[in-house]
Amino acid sequence: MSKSLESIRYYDNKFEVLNQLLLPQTFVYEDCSTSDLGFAAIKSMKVRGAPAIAIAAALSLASELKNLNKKLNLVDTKNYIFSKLDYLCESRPTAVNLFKMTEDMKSLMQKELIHLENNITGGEILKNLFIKKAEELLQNDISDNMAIGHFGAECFSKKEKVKILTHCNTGSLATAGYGTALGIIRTLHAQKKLERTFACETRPYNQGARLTAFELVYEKIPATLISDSMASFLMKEKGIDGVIVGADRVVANGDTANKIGTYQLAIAAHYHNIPFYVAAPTTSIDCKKKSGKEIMIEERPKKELTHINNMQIAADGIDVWNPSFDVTPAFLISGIVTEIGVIFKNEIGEYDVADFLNKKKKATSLF
Ligand SMILES: CSC[C@@H](O)[C@@H](O)C(=O)COP(=O)(O)O
Repeated sequence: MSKSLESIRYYDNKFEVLNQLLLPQTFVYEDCSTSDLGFAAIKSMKVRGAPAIAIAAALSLASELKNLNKKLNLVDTKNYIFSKLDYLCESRPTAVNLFKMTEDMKSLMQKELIHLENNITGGEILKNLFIKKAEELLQNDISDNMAIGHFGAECFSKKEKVKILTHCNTGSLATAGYGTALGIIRTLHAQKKLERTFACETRPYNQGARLTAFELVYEKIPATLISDSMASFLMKEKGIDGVIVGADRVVANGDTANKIGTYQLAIAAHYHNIPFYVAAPTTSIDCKKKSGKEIMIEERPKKELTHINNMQIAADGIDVWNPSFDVTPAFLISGIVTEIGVIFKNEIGEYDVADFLNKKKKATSLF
């Protein structure tokens, strides 16, 4: 298998992101070694995709801490890390991974604070702990994605060859590597079960045409690009076996926020009786929210819709609505593929995501 693309590169004292705004024409890594650079890269979508956003935020702060030329005491270190994390959380609101990473880091720091109270090097220890945990996120995300690939491919075990439709970009570029929905497609291809994948261009930001198409060509995976408006006709004409998408936030009842356009694909899949899977690491699950109604949907600048590559394509003066995500109701979802297994509906036809996670928690010592 060829080495997959890297959206994130982390060295000893340096952190870089691949500027995805310039893809596919230009392949350039840019320095992201401070929380200010991390914030800007996430907000402008140089780095994007729910898992990659959280990892980029954590590693930009880790690099900043590594390069800090002053030693802070314990409380000042904790305050520094907390305020930078809060700041990074202001960058984009919908993907829960960033908020969960922040919460996990804060609770870890808070716990350590008690043990380190009387330690004169406590500040350094706390700082190094944050750096270590941020570095672990990279490795964990790759192994989670490979497990998602395995469980997702199993959903198609009864089929000899499959044609899969996907949306947005959920591959190496949206994660630490391998990808979620695209990871399943990658696994199916490795198992020689993939006949072809179809990728929606994903207007208005074109993650499908610019990024997924780029990854699929790079990996030599048989693939065809379609415009979003072709999806229903494709389902009718081409015998699609499954739709697999990623997630920015899966809530307790299974409702799922993902890239705008996902909801209409789920409706069309339901109409054509095609299984519709969401691939999401548990870092994208938010059981604090009961239903999709509680999810905040990011609205992006008008210009993403009216312009392509700085060239105006819409009439001057037109009003624009540009929500970046939509919410697919759980009843349209056939299964939520995580790194610890696939979540299906219970006996009464509803999702209970929290119950699934609790049972897994009890059955394993994974988390
Ligand atoms: C593994 S990435 C999952 C989702 O984050 C992805 O499907 C998506 O919606 C990305 O949106 P983006 O606006 O490009 O960050």
